[in-house]
Amino acid sequence: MDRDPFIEIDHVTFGYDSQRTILNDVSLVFGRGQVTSVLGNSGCGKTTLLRLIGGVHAPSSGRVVFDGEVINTRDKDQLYRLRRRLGMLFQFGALFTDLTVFDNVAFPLREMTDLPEALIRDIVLMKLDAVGLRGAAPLKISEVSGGMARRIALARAIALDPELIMYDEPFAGLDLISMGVAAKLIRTLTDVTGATTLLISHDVPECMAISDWVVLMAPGGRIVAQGTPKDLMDSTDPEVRQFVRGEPDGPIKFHYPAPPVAEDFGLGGRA
Ligand SMILES: Nc1ncnc2c1ncn2[C@@H]1O[C@H](COP(=O)(O)OP(=O)(O)OP(=O)(O)O)[C@@H](O)[C@H]1O
Repeated sequence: MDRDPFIEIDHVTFGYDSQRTILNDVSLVFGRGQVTSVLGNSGCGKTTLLRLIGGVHAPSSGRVVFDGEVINTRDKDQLYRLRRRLGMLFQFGALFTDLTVFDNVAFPLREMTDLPEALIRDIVLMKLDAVGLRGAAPLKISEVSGGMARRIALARAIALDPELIMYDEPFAGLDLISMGVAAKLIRTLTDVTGATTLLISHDVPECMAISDWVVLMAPGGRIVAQGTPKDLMDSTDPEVRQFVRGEPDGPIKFHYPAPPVAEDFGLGGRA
């Protein structure tokens, strides 16, 4: 598959402290205008990867390249410029509960632009329409459901027409129908806006359904496999099969490494 790089992770190593490396020599490409999902068990470093792309942290070695520009976290002007091109939707994307749906979506436009209010109104209604919630504009956030809140956060994330949209667990806590709606919406918005979309999630079927490219990550940022959803679904590698099919037994262990049970419960000397 043709993949024109929009984001490049080039031999990136990173740890929050010197004791523990979270990402170890990771190299990945996120294709322009594509939906790429990064799947992997809890704690393997997916959110950390998004933070590096957002310029929140700097890698200890390697480069993060944003549309051809190496991100330098010490260059505040560059970060400001690049972040304006980025829409980020965090897990349970925090909305202002005392504001209306309309004002939540208008917030980034009012903060970041000098657009006249009449134009802001049109943009907000257009974005709300894109997520199917134009009619909910006057409601307070406290009056909407969890699934609706997620779509409102999405409308807010696309308010400034970002070229890159990053979603951190967009399906967490949604029922199956809302999950399907959210997944389809992510795909549609990517196609309509041409934005590059990066998604991290545990929900394998949703990611498989809407992604152009899927990356399977393991602790340390080890890339177990990557490819089209079909490549991964057809894989005969036991680790990939276990993950994409949700099989309980396989190379990925259920238990976090621990001392033997007998040792932890003080049963060692009784035999
Ligand atoms: N700010 C931080 N300071 C120190 N350690 C952190 C920090 N944020 C995350 N970590 C650690 O880094 C590791 C990777 O975390 P990260 O959130 O990137 O994983 P993840 O794959 O996104 O997990 P999940 O799917 O559970 O969200 C974890 O062991 C976590 O405890």
